[in-house]
Amino acid sequence: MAPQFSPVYVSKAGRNGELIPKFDTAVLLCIDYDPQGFSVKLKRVDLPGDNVLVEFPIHRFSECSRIGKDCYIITIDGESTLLRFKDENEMKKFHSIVNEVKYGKGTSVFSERTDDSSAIQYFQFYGYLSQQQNMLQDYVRTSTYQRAVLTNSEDFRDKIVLDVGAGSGILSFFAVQAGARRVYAVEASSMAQHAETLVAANNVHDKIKVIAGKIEEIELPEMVDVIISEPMGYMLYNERMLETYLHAKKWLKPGGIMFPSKGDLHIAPFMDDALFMEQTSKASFWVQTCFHGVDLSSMRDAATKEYFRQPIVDTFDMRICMAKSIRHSVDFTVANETDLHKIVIPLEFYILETGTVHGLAFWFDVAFTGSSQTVWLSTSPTEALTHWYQVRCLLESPLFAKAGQLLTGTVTLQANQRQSYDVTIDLSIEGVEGARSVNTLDLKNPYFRYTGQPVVPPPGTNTTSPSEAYWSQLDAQGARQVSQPNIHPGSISSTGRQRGGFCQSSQTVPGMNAAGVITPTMFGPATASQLMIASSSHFPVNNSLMIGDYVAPANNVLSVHGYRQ
Ligand SMILES: C[S@@+](CC[C@H](N)C(=O)[O-])C[C@H]1O[C@@H](n2cnc3c(N)ncnc32)[C@H](O)[C@@H]1O
Repeated sequence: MAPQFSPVYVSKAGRNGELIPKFDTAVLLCIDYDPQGFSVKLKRVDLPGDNVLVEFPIHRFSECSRIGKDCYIITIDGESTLLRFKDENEMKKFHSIVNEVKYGKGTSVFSERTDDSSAIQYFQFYGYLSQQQNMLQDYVRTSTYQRAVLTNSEDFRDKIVLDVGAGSGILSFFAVQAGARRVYAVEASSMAQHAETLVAANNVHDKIKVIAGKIEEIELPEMVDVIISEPMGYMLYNERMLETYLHAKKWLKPGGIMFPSKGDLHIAPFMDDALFMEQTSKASFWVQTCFHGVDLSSMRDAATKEYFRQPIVDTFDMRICMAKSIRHSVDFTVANETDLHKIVIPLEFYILETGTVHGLAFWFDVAFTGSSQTVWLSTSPTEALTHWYQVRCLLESPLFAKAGQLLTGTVTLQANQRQSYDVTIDLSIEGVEGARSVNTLDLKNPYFRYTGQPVVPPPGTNTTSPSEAYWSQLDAQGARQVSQPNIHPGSISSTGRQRGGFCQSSQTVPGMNAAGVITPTMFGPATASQLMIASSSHFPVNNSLMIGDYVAPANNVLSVHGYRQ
């Protein structure tokens, strides 16, 4: 039976691309299949029978494309027709019929939600042994998975297991070590072939069946007792693989187990002047009015926006957090993949320390709830570092907050077709008029800032003299004979710099408006090079520990792109 659609609005494109309504009302869209594809018939809604207003064919080489949320454009002999559907679902239904004709394949939940170019790049990335190695070598990650499986071996013994996105097949091997009867290792990238080789070389081909393909498109011969996967991206949600993990539940027997079983995203406001200055200083390149004779200054705002759209991936000292983190949990046993299309997280932080809120810090934990034990894998800044690091989203205009105030707002994660999210942070200081700051960031394009250097505690955390503590420690070790305490009242620090500190005053501080909103332009006339020096003194650069795929030097700091580093 041909699919049914609600009436559609039809326009044709004029010579300059302007849209001209073709009919004065919405019309019926009917589909008639033919050997080459199908034909679209547009009919009047109010007349019965075969009153066809327009008819055009769609075949393999038709020029057509979806536009926005609910439109579709078809160009035949240079004339373009735009169909506006009732909603996104109806447009997608039409799109999948067209795709079937054009590409000879049915569409899947995965292809519906993913741009082809994104999927190609994504599976190419995971097709490299070096990228699988990078994950395997994350000792905290791999060992925690193995421990979670082996300490709950009764959940695996004689069971049928599905490994979602098996990669090298490592989790399938763990399931077999725990006594699984059979494991279906599903992998969409070319890594499936290597997994097959590893399975054969380890003599477990009677237990592990590698299936090449996407979870959303493959068939399994039976239902499974356990689903295991490692679908977490930066900030938990990047890559949108959690949706694939939840989609796989269509193969799970009632009462079956999900490993991991739940995920907690932690969010906390943070203060980090050095990071803020560093991002601001990068954009300061564009203030130049005579760069090789060209005035660049009209680009300054656009450049600032671009830098502040990048989430920062690195690690930090937990003491930069100005309030206890808020936890947003997803129970993988009950959540539906569509729950992750738009995630709105309400925020309410009780500020513990007066200072500047430069943005929100994110990290996540997942729990493996087994019959014997619950095992946690944590990416918290207080725990051993993993290849997920932590993620920070900056505000372009920071907020000044005092201890005891409430910082409220939301984080909205809006899924996009690039297997990632647009992240909007919207923060306000309760009770302070105008103290609101909003920023939208592109999680697909993070700035990888980790250098391998030890984490520096935030300034102002020493409550005793570190210099004295250092010498006392040496004294205690007997390394030095002391007759006089080394105190020289009135001396200045050897760097000659004044110590920064928190502004405890209730009055407005320089660089901040009355509402407590701080803007980059309020930093006064510091030049790009001054800002660069300021930031680089806090942030060691060009560290040789940084490795990754696409490496591009940016403003004296290495920047790396990728799904996982
Ligand atoms: C983070 S890696 C984990 C690999 C392996 N499970 C491990 O723990 O080392 C995720 C893997 O899932 C695969 N993948 C992602 N989406 C998939 C999908 N929709 N269907 C099948 N495999 C997928 C990727 O190609 C990648 O190899």
